[in-house]
Amino acid sequence: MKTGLIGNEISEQIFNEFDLSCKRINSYIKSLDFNGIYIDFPNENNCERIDVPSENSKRSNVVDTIIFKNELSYGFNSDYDAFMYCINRHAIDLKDKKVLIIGNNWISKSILPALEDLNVKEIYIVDQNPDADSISYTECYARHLDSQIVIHTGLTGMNPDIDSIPIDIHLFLKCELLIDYVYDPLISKIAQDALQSGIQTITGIELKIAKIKFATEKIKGASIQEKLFQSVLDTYYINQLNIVLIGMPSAGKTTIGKLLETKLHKSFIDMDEIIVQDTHTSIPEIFKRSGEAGFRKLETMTALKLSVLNQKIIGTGGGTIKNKINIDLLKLNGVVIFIDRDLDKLVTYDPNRPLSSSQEAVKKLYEERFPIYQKYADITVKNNDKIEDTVEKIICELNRIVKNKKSV
Ligand SMILES: Nc1ncnc2c1ncn2[C@@H]1O[C@H](COP(=O)(O)OP(=O)(O)OP(=O)(O)O)[C@@H](O)[C@H]1O
Ligand SMILES: O=C(O)C1=C[C@@H](O)[C@@H](O)[C@H](O)C1
Ligand SMILES: [Mg+2]
Repeated sequence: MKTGLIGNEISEQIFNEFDLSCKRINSYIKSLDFNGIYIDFPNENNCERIDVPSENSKRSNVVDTIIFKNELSYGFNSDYDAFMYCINRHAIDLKDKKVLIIGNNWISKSILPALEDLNVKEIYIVDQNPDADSISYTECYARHLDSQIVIHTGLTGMNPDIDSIPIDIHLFLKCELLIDYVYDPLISKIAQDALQSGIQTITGIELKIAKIKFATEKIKGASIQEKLFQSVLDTYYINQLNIVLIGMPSAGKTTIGKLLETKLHKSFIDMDEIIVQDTHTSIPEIFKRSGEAGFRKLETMTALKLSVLNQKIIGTGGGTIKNKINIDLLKLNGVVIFIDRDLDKLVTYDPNRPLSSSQEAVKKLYEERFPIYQKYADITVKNNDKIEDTVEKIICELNRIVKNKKSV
């Protein structure tokens, strides 16, 4: 066979329209010399294609991991295992809880048996297109705002549709736990909202890595211990994470950002520089032509553009914190560090820093902004001594944040 198809019947029909006959690849795959396949986005109801489905994949009718032995295919559901694993490693008790699942798809189907096994009290699935198994958003808002556990399984909120999450978690006043399957961005909008409200949150990247752990175990026939799992999770998280530097004009963001580049193996981007590049206009000129309001719009568009990147150190403008949306965007993939330099050390006049026009102007800005910088900071570091010491403090704090992540 020269051409095979992994996909659905619609693709097959369309390929056939173009006179490219595609054989389903299943039988071909069975004849190849490899142990197994992991399917990231499996079809629902795909068990019947497998010779020997596991009990849990039969219960959900979803297979995402297939191994081949003696001409037979064996199917497993690693979403079930990953869900159970994450619930256990956070020592969460779901017994007698009311659960709301957002999205009727292969993930909801896979975790339903797990929720049954954990003896939850009630389960409702809410979906934009409700069917016999799911309810509408109207019904959800009318009757189920008292759900204690919310599980967001939808593909909504994934990059690039970062703002498309269909519910507001703040309305669920009894919510104790959010389980969010979004893994790109690292902390989705719904996860950010939940964390800000003090709701315990399991994020998608942990569930995703757990799923791959179980698939790998099946395919390799070996066991991956908790220690290795935690180290893969930490390494992935720290590698992908952006470091977002906030602070007053001349606090040291650019200098520190550049020093961090080699230490963290991430490249530095300066938001102001991106604005200048994109508009071919200097910042004082933008202020002159469009005022501060015009500049702030460009700044938010730049925050949106940078929010979906990974592995960057982002130096913000001194006033990026003036619009909360900018910080919400930058926190999707980033940890926010406040570079706190004392007022008497800041530059008080610089024609390239339009808001640093005099000692009084800088003092006024400092007093207005200091509490806002503090409020948005995940980490605050003083930058009054040697700048290299500030860099070391940042690295220590980042390590601490990653170590504590298990309790997110
Ligand atoms: N700890 C420090 N010790 C000595 N000089 C410092 C220290 N921190 C910053 N500086 C100096 O302060 C000046 C401003 O730093 P930098 O340009 O990095 O600030 P910034 O926060 O990026 O400013 P802006 O918001 O205007 O872009 C630079 O000359 C830098 O060398
Ligand atoms: O503090 C501010 O509001 C500003 C700081 C600079 O980085 C530039 O973003 C711009 O000059 C505005
Ligand atoms: Mg700078």
